[in-house]
Amino acid sequence: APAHPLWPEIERVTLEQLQYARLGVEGGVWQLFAEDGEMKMYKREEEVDGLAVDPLKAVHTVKGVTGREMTHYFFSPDVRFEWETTLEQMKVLETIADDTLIILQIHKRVWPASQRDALFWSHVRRVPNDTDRDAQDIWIACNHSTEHHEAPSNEGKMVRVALTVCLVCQTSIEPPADGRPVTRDHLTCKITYCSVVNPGGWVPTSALRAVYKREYPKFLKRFTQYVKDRCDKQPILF
Ligand SMILES: CC(C)(C)c1cc(CCc2ccccn2)cc(-c2ccc(S(=O)(=O)CCO)cc2)c1
Repeated sequence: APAHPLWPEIERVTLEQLQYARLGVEGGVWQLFAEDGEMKMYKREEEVDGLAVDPLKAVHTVKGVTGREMTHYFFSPDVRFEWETTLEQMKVLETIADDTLIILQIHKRVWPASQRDALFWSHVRRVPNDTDRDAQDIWIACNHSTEHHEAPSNEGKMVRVALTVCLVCQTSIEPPADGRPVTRDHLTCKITYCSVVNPGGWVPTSALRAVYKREYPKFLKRFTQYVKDRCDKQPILF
């Protein structure tokens, strides 16, 4: 593993997020707040210092792509502006490895909140499937807030959100009966997207919850459709 001071934290948080995502939405603590076809979005209403920091968990099933492809496009900074509509600026501050970056994102201002930025490490990895031998490996992309000397402290201009986000994908292949080659029609990708975002400065709780309700379903639908379109007619990346 690369010798970088953040590496132990990256390893720990990524594996913790994998377990958290795999817990599913049992236990009755998760409230279903949005549904669209295969996509189901759940939240828990929690406040930290009077700020709504509602953990979010979304599950979705997408045909025709693999978990490697889904997490690759989520991780890749080069394509982020193509699906992340709330972005104004983005800078890769450090490339720790080809699967690990430190990114500064400045988001568009969303009324009535003040403008926000996010500084986080971003990591993507394949996790061998230790339970089910003939299943595909699991892929996880994880974003977690961090510090960095190159990130401006904003001197009160901008509010910094604190986030932990993961996208966990499990691919399954329905092999064609007659031994013909596997095509995208035989692929199904089961996605779990988890996010906990502390909005930083104060935002009216009702306004923030309205933003969650509006933005998150839009984001996941747009992102997964983007990946399907990108992968269509391309060779499959397992
Ligand atoms: C709404 C709230 C949850 C507080 C929120 C506010 C803002 C700051 C900008 C913003 C957006 C929308 C509304 C208000 N402010 C950003 C984010 C956010 C950032 C990053 C990611 S990601 O999954 O890492 C994909 C890469 O961008 C997801 C969500 C969330």
